[in-house]
Amino acid sequence: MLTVDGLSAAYGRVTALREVSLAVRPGEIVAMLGANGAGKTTLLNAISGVLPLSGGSVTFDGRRINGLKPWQTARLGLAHVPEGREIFPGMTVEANLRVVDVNGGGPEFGVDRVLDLFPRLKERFDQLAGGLSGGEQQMLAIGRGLMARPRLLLFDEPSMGLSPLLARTVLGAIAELRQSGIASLLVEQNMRAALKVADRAYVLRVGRVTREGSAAALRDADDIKQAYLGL
Ligand SMILES: Nc1ncnc2c1ncn2[C@@H]1O[C@H](COP(=O)(O)OP(=O)(O)OP(=O)(O)O)[C@@H](O)[C@H]1O
Repeated sequence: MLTVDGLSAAYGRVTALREVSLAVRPGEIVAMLGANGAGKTTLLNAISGVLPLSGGSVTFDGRRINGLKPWQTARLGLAHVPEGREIFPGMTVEANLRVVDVNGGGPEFGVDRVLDLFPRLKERFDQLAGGLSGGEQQMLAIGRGLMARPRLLLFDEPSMGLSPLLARTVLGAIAELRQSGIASLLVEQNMRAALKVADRAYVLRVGRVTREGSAAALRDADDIKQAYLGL
């Protein structure tokens, strides 16, 4: 459903991504793994239209989407849950969810379903989003993404800054979404956690894809274990 082909992106004269290619098939969770500064955020921004490409193409359901703006890709069913979470701190949890007025054509995701997925948000429903803990804000950001009825979700480091328990809750919720037929591209520094929920994964190193395979194969690969999993 998503095909990225030879994508390059730059900040001025500094190239951040070099000819990155990847695919996400319907209903799949694909992880893009890489250290700090590898280019993961840049990749998601280039796919969702936040950042222009300097080369290559992005195709979503057979349609070329590079050059479209983020609000246009959202309408096509591509929701981006950014690293900074970008919730509205001065609005309640409820208002943050209800303000979303996009239909990406994916499964219907009303407020009730978001609260079923993240019961913690039910307890905070009338509170200002700015007062939520980091984990709760992450849940809210994901909930907002879901309200746009996406068919593909782009997650930027959803486990970042969370306790191991909350990180498991959030990644577990992402795994649950697969059952609704929603595909995910999951950018993570936390390889161990990401490889538990992903079907397939790629490794990004200094702007290039250096490895790809099934999550199970990457988990068992000696080079990955040594370089990234600390085994
Ligand atoms: N606005 C910017 N201007 C210039 N260079 C940038 C900018 N944003 C990112 N970069 C550079 O592009 C490269 C990729 O950054 P990016 O944020 O995509 O990496 P990342 O893998 O998401 O890392 P992190 O985990 O720290 O978010 C880095 O070398 C970074 O310094």
